[in-house]
Amino acid sequence: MNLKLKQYINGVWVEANSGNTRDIINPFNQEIIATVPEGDESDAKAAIAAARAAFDGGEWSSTPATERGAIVRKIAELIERDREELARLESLDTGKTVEESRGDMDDIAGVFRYYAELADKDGGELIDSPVPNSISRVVREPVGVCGQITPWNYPLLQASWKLAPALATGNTLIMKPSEITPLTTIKVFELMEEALVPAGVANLVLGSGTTVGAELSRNMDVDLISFTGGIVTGKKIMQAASINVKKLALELGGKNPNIIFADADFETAVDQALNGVFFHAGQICSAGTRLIVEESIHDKFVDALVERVKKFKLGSGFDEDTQMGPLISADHLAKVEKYVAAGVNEGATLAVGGSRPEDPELQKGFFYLPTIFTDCTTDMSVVQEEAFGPVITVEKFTSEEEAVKLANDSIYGLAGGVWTNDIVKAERCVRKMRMGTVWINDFNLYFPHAPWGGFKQSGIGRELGKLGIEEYTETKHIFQNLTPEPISWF
Ligand SMILES: NC(=O)c1ccc[n+]([C@@H]2O[C@H](COP(=O)([O-])OP(=O)(O)OC[C@H]3O[C@@H](n4cnc5c(N)ncnc54)[C@H](O)[C@@H]3O)[C@@H](O)[C@H]2O)c1
Ligand SMILES: C[N+](C)(C)CC=O
Repeated sequence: MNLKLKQYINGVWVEANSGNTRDIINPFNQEIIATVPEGDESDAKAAIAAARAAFDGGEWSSTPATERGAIVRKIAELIERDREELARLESLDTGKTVEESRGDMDDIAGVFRYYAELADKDGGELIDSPVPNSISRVVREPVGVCGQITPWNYPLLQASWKLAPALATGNTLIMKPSEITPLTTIKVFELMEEALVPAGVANLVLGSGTTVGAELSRNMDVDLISFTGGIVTGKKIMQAASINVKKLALELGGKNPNIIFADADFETAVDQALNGVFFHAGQICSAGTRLIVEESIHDKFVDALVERVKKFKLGSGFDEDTQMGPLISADHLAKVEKYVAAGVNEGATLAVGGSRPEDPELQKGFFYLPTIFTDCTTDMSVVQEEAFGPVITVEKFTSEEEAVKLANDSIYGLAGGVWTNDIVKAERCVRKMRMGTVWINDFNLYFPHAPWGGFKQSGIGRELGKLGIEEYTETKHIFQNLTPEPISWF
């Protein structure tokens, strides 16, 4: 299989201006699965010009919100129709299990449906004006031309959180998916064309971050940049976006604590602690990689984790019994290896894993064994830095205050969890935890209705929920004097 795919600019499927291409690799066996155009600054500029003209033409932003909502709903229906094809494509591209990709596709269709419903629900607000004989109202209008940049771990899911609200509110956009996982995003642009999104409204440019992404971030004709990815890139984008004071939405990394109290249901906490990290081989922004375990159950808890981890089945995402697929790339595998080596050097104890698997069947893929470090302290880089791989660090605590203090000891503030049967204690903890999402007796759950985003250096703004659509609007106050007359001051 070697799909030949294109970019989508101003309603036309095109090659890159330069004629350059990039091979897309299956991380399970390094086979080429697709060849796509490798766009650069000139392709990005063409797409920005198309999006600018489409926005300034006013046709899309003045289309009744109900009609825009109907188009967004149609996209959801088409995703549901092509669910299996999309799920298989996502698994080929990322290595995640097909079962997981099917779940992603359901979530993605749900996001388009959610924003389709919200499209015509904000009719503005009437203010009780303090000025006699006047009308004061607040309306929300689209921001304009939106640059959207996504990562490789949840390629289409992260794209859907940006595409659906931007379209529903009448913006025009240029999407740049990760250069290593563009396949499902390309496919959804085909579906958006089928759903009759007008030419120029939604544009797709493929290519690297330093060319296409940087152009979107600094271009004066882009009004908003919405980025999901790593903290280092996020800071560069923030700097570039200052050139014309673009609206900015940043969904960055996490180093997420998961606090386990001794009174939690033991088996459930073990099971969910594993799920909270090793799903998609730990390549999840909200993975609960920092386990913070009450001292009285620490040893028993670690033993239970290790026993289960040793039985994990690594393999192809297309095999039904596979629990964990490969990492995304050779570069990323090297990064995880470096991170684990740093943990060993800093004095953490390797309880399990810590290397590539020896299974001959896995040698062509970018596999890494599920890994658990114990004897960890917050000053270690393994506890502070995002590995974005299948690695858990375990810290101990003896009091509730200490647990919360450890949990908050991070530059990140994306997500965190608390496991206990004492609901009052749980409430006390989560109110003190400095994170955008906190779970009590759960982990890694998200749905379209609730906002998602980070405190501290995990980001700016929110996706999903009502806040996720507000990101794509400007607020305008309209004041009308019903009995104008001279003021006679001058
Ligand atoms: N907060 C969230 O919801 C969330 C969700 C998914 C992933 N993430 C984070 O994403 C990261 C992993 O993804 P990644 O490795 O693809 O991140 P990354 O920052 O390397 O790349 C993300 C995107 O940015 C582009 N990019 C790179 N350099 C750029 C530049 N100078 N200007 C503009 N764009 C540029 C890339 O091409 C890619 O499309 C992790 O840190 C993870 O936590 C966060
Ligand atoms: C936001 N989420 C959890 C879907 C993917 C994070 O990497």
